[in-house]
This record gives sequence, C-alpha cells and structure tokens, in this order.
Amino acid sequence: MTGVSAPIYSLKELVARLHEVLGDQGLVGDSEDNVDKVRDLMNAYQCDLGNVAKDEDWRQFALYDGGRYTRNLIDSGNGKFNLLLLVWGEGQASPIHDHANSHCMMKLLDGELVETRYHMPGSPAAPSPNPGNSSSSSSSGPLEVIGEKSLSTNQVAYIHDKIGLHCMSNPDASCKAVSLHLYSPPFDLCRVFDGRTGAAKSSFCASYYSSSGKIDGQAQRCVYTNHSTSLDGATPCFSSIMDDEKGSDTSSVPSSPSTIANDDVAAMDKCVHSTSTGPDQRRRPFLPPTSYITTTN
Ligand SMILES: N[C@@H](CS(=O)O)C(=O)O
Ligand SMILES: [Fe+2]
Repeated sequence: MTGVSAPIYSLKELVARLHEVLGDQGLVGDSEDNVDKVRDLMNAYQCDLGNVAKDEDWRQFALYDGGRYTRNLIDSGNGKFNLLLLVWGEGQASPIHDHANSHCMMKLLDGELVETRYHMPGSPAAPSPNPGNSSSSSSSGPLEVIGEKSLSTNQVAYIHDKIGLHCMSNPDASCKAVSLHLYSPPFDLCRVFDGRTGAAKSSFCASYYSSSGKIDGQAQRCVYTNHSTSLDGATPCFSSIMDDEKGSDTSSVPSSPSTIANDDVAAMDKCVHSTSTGPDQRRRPFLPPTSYITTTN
C-alpha cells in the first residue's frame, strides 16, 4: 500500500501527478503498487460537488448532446494512460465488456452509477464450455453476475479482466451521472458480451466525443451542468433540450430495438441485473451506447 495523497484540487494537478506515476511506463503487468498509487490519486481528487466554481474544473469536459453516453478525453497520458470523463444520460448503461487486459480506475463525480460485475467466461471460477477460447465469439452460456455495487459520489472503483467483466449503468431516470475513468495502458479494442449467451464480439472502444474539451465534428456543443449558467458559451443540457432531441432517440421506446441503428450493439446492451433488490421504479431500460462500435466477430 502507498500513503494517502494530499487533496488534489484540479484535474490539471491530477493529470500532472498521474504523469509522474504513469508517464514512463503506465500500469504494466501486476504492478499492484502503482495501482494503489493511482487509486490514491483518484481518491485525492476533490470534485467539490455542489460548488459550481470548483465543479467547473471537470464540467468543462462534461460534454454531452442528449444522445448516448459520451466519452470525453481529458489527457492521453504520454501514450501510457487515458483519462476520460464520461457523461451518462438518464437510464444509460455501457454494454457488458472487458478492458483488454488494461487497468481501469474510475471515480464517480456526480449522480449515481451501478457497477454490475460478471465472471469472465473461461476463467477458472466460472468454467466455460470452451476453455482456452475466451477471445472467440462463441457462446459460453449466460454470464454469471458476481457482484453489484452502487457507487456514491467521490467513490473510486477498480476493475481488471482478472476480476471480471462489468457494465456500468445510471439507474436514475431523471438525472445524469458523470464519472472519471483512467485506463492504463490505453486500448483501442475491447470485447462486448451478450449477458444471456456469453457471446463476445470485438468492439472499437477508442472513440471520443471530445478531446481536451473540444468537440470534433458536427455535434452540438452542450455542456452537462446542473446549474443555470452556461460555461464558455456552451449550451447547458437542460431536459427541454433533451426532449427536443428525442427524434431518433429510442430511449422512450425500449420495446422497439429494431429502431436502434446498430442491432449488434443493441443486442449486447442487456445489462443483466440481479433481481434480489426488487424492482426500482426509477430504473428505465438501458440504452445502447454510442461509444462501442462492433467491428468484427
Ligand atoms: N469502460 C467503459 C465505461 S465503463 O462501463 O467502465 C468505457 O470506457 O466506455
Ligand atoms: Fe468499463
């Protein structure tokens, strides 16, 4: 274990500290010590929820256009890590996925997120019918849920393929969520899984909605904010804007997956939750992510 880092009050400082720890090598192999250092730094980052002046530190990266969850690149870590800020719309989720043998450290900055973990098909704890073939797209049967955890603001979570697969979901039907993610080493491809069959597909997962706070392309620039002030001339993502943009959004038509552009991704987007906690009225069916583009079988 490492010591507890002094509070870090800006993403700029966090990035500088991450470069000190990871800039040369990144998180390679079983470098548990450095994993602890990164966890410590992520914990030390003070996101100052509710204080708009301080929140601006991360809100400038929280770009969102009312569509699926966005992945906003904050820093590409000298090629050794990626630091991203993700904005999750109401009820949105990632598909069940792995992390290409990289380390994933995340911190909830705002809202609520639930992490559901699954056994990695083919791992010893959940023997697969296809041992040694875990990178193929063949089915291994329904994925086994090994845990479900609700993250509270400021909480840091960590996952690696050795722990299992996961999906993240925003269970709130009326609020967005924002999270900070560090991946080391960075990766372009991961696998997304069908929770019911265990089938996996390779997926491009290095697409970013924005980099360094700037959107590439035609998307409307829209900053996620709970506050009534817009930042740097951007449009706040109020619910009225969201409603206006519902045209091609299937969020209110969950029973019609055929309207979803990418059926492969839609099929993968079944975040299988434990039913032990009973139905939650705030929960809505999850949306397919934009951020994963299925490329190959
Ligand atoms: N790994 C996902 C977010 S999450 O579900 O951890 C992504 O980078 O899009
Ligand atoms: Fe993930």
